[in-house]
Amino acid sequence: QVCTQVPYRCYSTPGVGQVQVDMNSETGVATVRLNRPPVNSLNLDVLTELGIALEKLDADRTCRAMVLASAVPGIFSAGLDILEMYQSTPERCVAFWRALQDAWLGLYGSRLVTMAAIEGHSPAGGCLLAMSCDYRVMADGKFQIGLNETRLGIVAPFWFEDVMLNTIGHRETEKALQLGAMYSAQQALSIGLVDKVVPLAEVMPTVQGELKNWLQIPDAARVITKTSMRKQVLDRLRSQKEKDAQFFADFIGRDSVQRSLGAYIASLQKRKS
Ligand SMILES: CCCCCCCC/C=C/C=C/CC(=O)SCCNC(=O)CCNC(=O)[C@H](O)C(C)(C)COP(=O)(O)OP(=O)(O)OC[C@H]1O[C@@H](n2cnc3c(N)ncnc32)[C@H](O)[C@@H]1OP(=O)(O)O
Repeated sequence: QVCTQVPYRCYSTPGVGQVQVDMNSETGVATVRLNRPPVNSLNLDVLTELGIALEKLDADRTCRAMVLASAVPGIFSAGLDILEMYQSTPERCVAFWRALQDAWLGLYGSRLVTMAAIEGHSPAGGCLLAMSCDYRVMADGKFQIGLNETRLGIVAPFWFEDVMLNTIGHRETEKALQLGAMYSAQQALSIGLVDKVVPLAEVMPTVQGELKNWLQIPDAARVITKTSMRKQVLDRLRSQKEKDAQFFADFIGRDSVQRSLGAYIASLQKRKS
């Protein structure tokens, strides 16, 4: 049970918020759990909530680290909500994309130590969130992670690509993005997409153990180093946010892209029958 006793502080109402934040003020570690069953797909509301939660944690001087996780068993996040991109309006698409940009800028640019506890599938936008953390621990077994956009007939935006480049290097990114590759945890470990693979029950304890190492480093020195490593990629988006949002809305509105998304949604539904 979360948030029931001191020193925990909740930023969201348990069982209500789609982004649940439990702040342990004794350790300075916040746990942020995505909570949008069935698959934590990221719609406008969730992305807005996530962006606000990240902003609040960054401003909270008692907070030194954040664990990004899921409240939904078997899923980290299924990525962007495809229904936000299918038969939507240009205005909604722009608002949706701005919320994604802001949440990502908050996460990738966070001063906190950020760790992803990947206890389930993590395609596309889910993989972006995980890659944007400082460290990733993934559950072994049937779960998959990767940027699969091309399989939907869409293209990973330049900043998704930049984050992947910074994580696994040019050659692996080129293959991963063209093929829309999805990796098992062991495959992801072998290319450096995740840092550690452990049995499901050990993901959280492993994250907590790793956090101890990171929190031994003085914050100021670590933050200056992190900022220096990530600034170029962050600035590339910051300098063209509106152009990027407009480009997304135009691209997603194309007939050919809408046909591909429609076919992909149908294939997801067909898998179940
Ligand atoms: C030239 C440069 C141009 C650049 C311009 C920009 C281009 C645009 C960029 C867009 C970038 C997008 C990034 C994304 O994140 S796209 C989303 C990609 N996500 C996926 O492909 C995941 C699809 N889902 C799955 O593979 C599975 O659902 C899985 C996550 C493995 C979980 O499987 P399972 O547990 O078996 O659950 P179900 O498949 O039964 O799903 C349950 C219901 O949820 C619906 N669902 C699943 N994923 C999504 C999603 N991402 N969005 C919305 N809805 C989703 C699924 O259809 C089921 O619905 P229902 O119960 O009604 O049938």
